Amino acid sequence: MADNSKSPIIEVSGLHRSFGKLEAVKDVSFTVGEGEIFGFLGPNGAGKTTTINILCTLLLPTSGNAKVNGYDVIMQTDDVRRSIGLVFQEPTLDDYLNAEQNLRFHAYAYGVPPAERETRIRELMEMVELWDRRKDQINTFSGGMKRRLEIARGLIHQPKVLFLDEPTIGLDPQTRRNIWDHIKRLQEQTGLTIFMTTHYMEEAENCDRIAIIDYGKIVALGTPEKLKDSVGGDLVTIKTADNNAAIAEIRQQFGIEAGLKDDNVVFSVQHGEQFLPEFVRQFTGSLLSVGIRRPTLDDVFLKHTGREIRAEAADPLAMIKRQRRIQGGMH
Ligand SMILES: Nc1ncnc2c1ncn2[C@@H]1O[C@H](COP(=O)(O)OP(=O)(O)OP(=O)(O)O)[C@@H](O)[C@H]1O
Repeated sequence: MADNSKSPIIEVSGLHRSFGKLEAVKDVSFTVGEGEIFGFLGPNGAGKTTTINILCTLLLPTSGNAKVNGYDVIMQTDDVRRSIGLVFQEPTLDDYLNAEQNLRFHAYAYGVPPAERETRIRELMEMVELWDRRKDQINTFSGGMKRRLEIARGLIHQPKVLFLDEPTIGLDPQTRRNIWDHIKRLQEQTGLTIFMTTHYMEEAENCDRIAIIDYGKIVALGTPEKLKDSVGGDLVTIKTADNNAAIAEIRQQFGIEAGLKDDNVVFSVQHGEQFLPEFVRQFTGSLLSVGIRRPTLDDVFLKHTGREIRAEAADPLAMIKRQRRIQGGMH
């Protein structure tokens, strides 16, 4: 967890970035405390990669400013780069080198002192459980192993902040959980600050705090628990013979505004487990089914944007567009 007594390790204020007429990032401001896992959550095209690229000095903002580890991302790029590790969405390992050589190459590039180089390579490879595979060529590695090695590589120069752009994209659920175990352990053992982007709601739950971003703007920011609490209690879903009559009765009897979703009546209440038995006793209409659940981050996204993130995350057109941009390189 973040140590609030220290000044933030990432400070972003009024950040804008346009590509021609398109405003990819609009007036984004936030801070990240040292040791935090901070997540940027949003659908494809929301502006997550653009923000991360600005913070990593790979892209200039159109306006606004940002500091990482106290250094300005426009004026002090070398200092920022020395302070950060970066794991991109797409693998950037050298397929023809073995695992250990990939790390060693990076250590040379970052000027890691020779006396420390081999110890660090071993420690990091042990941490991501790849020491036994150190002599194997990368093209024999699974997607999850490559991602773990990239995380180790991003840490070889002992950065203060590790940036992970969609660290588990394209991996199966079990491998995703495994990557998360490593990220959590890393935070616990080293106190490293981690800034990550994701469009997976269930992954964002692992972050200490998240910013939900949509169309370039932060629409909500807080701990996953606080954000879910802000939805307004537990979500009750009922099916009745006459939904409109049910909505009217719920308003009159309980003072609750219910709505219709997929032919169900839905409403939120505090302490749903206490409310529900009382509701079933008093309700005069005919109930066909009753369900209750705690809000999820999907509900938070829905509340703030009026849309669901899942459908968009899986939008094939958005995926194709993103792929084209990656292939086209960065500007
Ligand atoms: N180099 C570029 N040139 C033109 N438009 C761009 C460029 N990079 C990003 N964009 C546009 O800016 C918007 C934000 O893109 P960005 O990659 O930051 O989103 P994202 O949230 O990271 O989504 P994804 O995970 O799909 O990359 C999108 O509409 C995208 O098409």
